[in-house]
Amino acid sequence: MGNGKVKVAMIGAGSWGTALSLVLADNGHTVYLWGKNQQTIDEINKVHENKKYLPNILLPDGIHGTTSMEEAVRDAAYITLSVPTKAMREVIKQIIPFVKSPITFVHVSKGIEPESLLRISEIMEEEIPKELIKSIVVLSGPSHAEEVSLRHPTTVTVSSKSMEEAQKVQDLFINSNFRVYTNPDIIGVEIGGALKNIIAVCAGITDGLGYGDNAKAALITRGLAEMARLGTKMGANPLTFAGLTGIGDLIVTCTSPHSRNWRAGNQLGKGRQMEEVLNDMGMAVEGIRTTKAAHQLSEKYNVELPIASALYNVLFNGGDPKKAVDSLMERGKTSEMEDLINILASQYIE
Ligand SMILES: NC(=O)C1=CN([C@@H]2O[C@H](COP(=O)(O)OP(=O)(O)OC[C@H]3O[C@@H](n4cnc5c(N)ncnc54)[C@H](O)[C@@H]3O)[C@@H](O)[C@H]2O)C=CC1
Ligand SMILES: O=C(CO)COP(=O)(O)O
Repeated sequence: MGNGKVKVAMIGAGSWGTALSLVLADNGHTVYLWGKNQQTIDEINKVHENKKYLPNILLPDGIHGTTSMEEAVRDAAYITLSVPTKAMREVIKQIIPFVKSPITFVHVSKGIEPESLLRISEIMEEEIPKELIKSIVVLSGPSHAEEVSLRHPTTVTVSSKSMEEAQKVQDLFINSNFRVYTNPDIIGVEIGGALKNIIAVCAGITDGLGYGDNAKAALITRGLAEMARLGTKMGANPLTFAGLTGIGDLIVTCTSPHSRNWRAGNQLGKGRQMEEVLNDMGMAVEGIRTTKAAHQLSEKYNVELPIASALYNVLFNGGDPKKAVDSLMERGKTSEMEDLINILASQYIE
């Protein structure tokens, strides 16, 4: 291919995999976009559109849809995973037979697995044989696929245990519409991206209840404290939560009707049942499973997560959304400054 242009396998032809393929193709790379749905792949190849997941966006010629994992992965310089967290293990198992030498795997998904309580890069380390991993890089940040595909200004962050590989992935994706930063704190980057979805569901609920801006600002601010409280216990740098993958992604997800997490919450706040809402959505709503994981993590690390706990009660114990908000407002008094100082200090205690 030459000129630094490479073949990239994008595994997952949903909205995010398709939008990121567009970014890579704009940068001159050749993208093999793998999906399991033949109709979606045919549409990508014949009319250059992903009608189900990213309608009305003309996809560049550099994107080739395929349902063949072998074709996608063969001779690729990078393998990027863009499937929901719950599909990660199953999809990696389909990739491995076609990987012949060590390669850098990138993931762009946002979740924590319930029960194992693993971050996505940890799931990848479990599922991919060590000898096939050159490195694992995560790309995360405030980036709705709908706006990325319109080439609107967007900023994201890449992180990895190998900053050299993170910088190569930065170079792969960066362009004048899509600015990519690096951050060495992979724990914080992955945890921020996963936990913000919980708060976004809650923001949708308060909007659905008609509570407006004060409630949303409260959720964003105290949600961030909650994310950082748990994240630092899990080994994250508290400063990461002040960056794109923390407050940045929290803002974009809590305030935008593009967000599937916000939209799902909004319907719950309007009184609809979860099953029905998720069926209608037909797209990944990562915050639901991540709420279960957060509930388990709060017990494991003995960390108080009032907002996530209130949502857990609504989602999994049939709790009433309005009563959940009341219960948060009626909690015992606490000091904001003490909480923030404890978060900053927690990485130095233990
Ligand atoms: N949509 C967005 O704007 C952004 C999404 N993300 C993250 O990217 C990840 C993927 O999300 P989206 O693309 O938005 O989801 P989506 O719901 O639009 O698409 C999911 C894709 O994964 C495929 N898939 C699901 N289960 C599968 C399985 N078992 N085997 C093979 N393929 C399977 C679906 O067929 C679909 O193509 C999520 O973790 C999400 O949080 C991150 C940033 C932005
Ligand atoms: O992560 C996202 C934006 O950064 C997309 O959020 P949703 O999954 O809620 O649509």
